[in-house]
Amino acid sequence: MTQLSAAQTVQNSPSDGSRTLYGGKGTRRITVRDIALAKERGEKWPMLTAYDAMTASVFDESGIPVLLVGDSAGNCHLGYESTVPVTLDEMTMLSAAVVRGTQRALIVGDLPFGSYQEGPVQALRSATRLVKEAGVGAVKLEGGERSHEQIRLLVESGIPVMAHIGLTPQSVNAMGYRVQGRGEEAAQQLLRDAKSVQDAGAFAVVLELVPAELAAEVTRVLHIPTVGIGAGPETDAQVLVWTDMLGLTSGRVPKFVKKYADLREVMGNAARAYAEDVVGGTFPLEEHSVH
Ligand SMILES: Nc1nc(=O)c2c([nH]1)NC[C@@H]1CN(c3ccc(C(=O)N[C@@H](CCC(=O)O)C(=O)O)cc3)CN21
Ligand SMILES: CC(C)C(=O)C(=O)O
Ligand SMILES: [Mg+2]
Repeated sequence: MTQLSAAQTVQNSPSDGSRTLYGGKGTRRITVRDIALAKERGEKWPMLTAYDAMTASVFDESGIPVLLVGDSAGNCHLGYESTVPVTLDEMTMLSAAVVRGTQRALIVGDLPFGSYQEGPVQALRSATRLVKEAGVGAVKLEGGERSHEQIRLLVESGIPVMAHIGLTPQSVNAMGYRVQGRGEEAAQQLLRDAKSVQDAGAFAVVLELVPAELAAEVTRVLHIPTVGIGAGPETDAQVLVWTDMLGLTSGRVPKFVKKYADLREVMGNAARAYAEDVVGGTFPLEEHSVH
């Protein structure tokens, strides 16, 4: 399928036992250690969301090294207005499906609103469900300094944590969907949040909807990888919501999205063609029939 260049083939077997995240060989699950080593090599990597086994298998076979079972499933997959109503039961069910559909990608399960805000013990109880019942390799939660103790207990307990700062959509009722970190004071707060999650032991941090210059500075200052969404080109990794980048999301998509296909058009055309065949009697034909 994919033709690897000589340089990539060499990169595939670095002497430290790590491997190229994208374009690497083998089906061993990517680990958080592989991700730490990618930053040392200066390798950028892609992340996508996934909410079901079928979609996840397509991205896994395409070599996407990290898949996020995002609570964006709320608005993208389950028909809610936002991520706020999503429950831990729902995230556990969707995460288990994504794990079943994949062999190589590291699966990160999003902790939904209300499943970790009470404190570290609640966070550990919730994260443990995603690890034991769904089989995720890591969890993600929102918040910088305010989530420091939660991250610390999870990491001490052996659960890798991806942090998420900047725009934190679970707080939409308090902050709206606005750019974060604009102005000196807000920029300093974002830097404090970034250092706080790193100190707590997070293996990576999502920077959502922050000015590109600030995201670049955070990326230089931290030793853990930054994963940008609407955060410019200089973060170590990028993440997009899969239904946005493939043109399936109905209605408005954020301006930081690049649309790589128009599946809404493709699927709509196919559904209409099928309907016309049925109504017009041109499906099924003899070749689709049994006798
Ligand atoms: N479909 C989808 N895509 C996402 O990227 C996404 C979700 N859903 N749900 C969870 C969060 C919420 N996110 C959002 C939601 C709205 C904006 C938004 O309206 N942004 C404005 C910019 C606002 C400003 O300039 O302050 C935009 O036009 O992009 C951005 C990110 C990102 N995540
Ligand atoms: C946008 C990403 C980072 C996310 O948290 C989600 O998809 O839920
Ligand atoms: Mg999320």
